[in-house]
Amino acid sequence: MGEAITPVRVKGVTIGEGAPKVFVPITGTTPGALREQVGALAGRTDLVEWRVDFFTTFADPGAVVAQAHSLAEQLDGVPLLATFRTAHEGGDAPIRDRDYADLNAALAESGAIDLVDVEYRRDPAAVERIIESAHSHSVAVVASNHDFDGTPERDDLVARMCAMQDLGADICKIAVMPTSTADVLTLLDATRVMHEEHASKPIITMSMGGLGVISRLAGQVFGSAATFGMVGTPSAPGQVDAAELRTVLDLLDRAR
Ligand SMILES: O=C1C[C@@](O)(C(=O)O)C[C@@H](O)[C@@H]1O
Repeated sequence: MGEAITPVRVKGVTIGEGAPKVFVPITGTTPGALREQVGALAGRTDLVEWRVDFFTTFADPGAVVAQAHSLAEQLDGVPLLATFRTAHEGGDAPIRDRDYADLNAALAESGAIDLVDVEYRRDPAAVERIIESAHSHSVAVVASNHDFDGTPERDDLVARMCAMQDLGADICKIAVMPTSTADVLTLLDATRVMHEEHASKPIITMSMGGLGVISRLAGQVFGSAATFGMVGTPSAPGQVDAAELRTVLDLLDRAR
């Protein structure tokens, strides 16, 4: 068996302990659209993920930090994860390593966010700088990796999560695309092996698309500590409605 998992506590929400937590992504391109999306959440999520790559003025760190503060104020205690998903890993916009580091460090230092997503395969200096800024400002690091084209072998998936953990991640997240039901099982088995044999930090895993929906519903059984659901607009293929997701998560949690 692996070590004990160190849960992540943000504003009263604990990831890595108890029932799995739900993140709902918001993808608005303007302050007005984001305000509307947050308004529609109405208690239907544990945490919110702001997908900064969709924000039209993401190139201006001042505008991004101001927007983060206004989201935090509107969210009124619901924890906020800031994610710039780069085009390289299936996101909406390309960004240079230097700008990626500057933007995420500014967010981590802003006092407005609780968690920051770091694509662990970006430039090592950028990754190190973001993790350092986050940890010196009590912001939890969600290291991530995405494969929108396929599902790597089980041991490769496990090795990626171990690498995230070694880099200092507080949470390790991996999202892959299945082309067969065997791929979905590969992702779930990697989740199991990581959770049972290697993890000292909570992990979040998902197999995307329609075939992978089962992993978003039942990931907890294999060791995934959280999942992503949608309110209105999905940020990745296969996300299901957050309220329906919650019903299934609770059902499975009660059965354990
Ligand atoms: O990493 C993830 C997971 C995700 O890709 C999903 O498949 O639900 C959605 C993204 O917004 C998030 O950053």
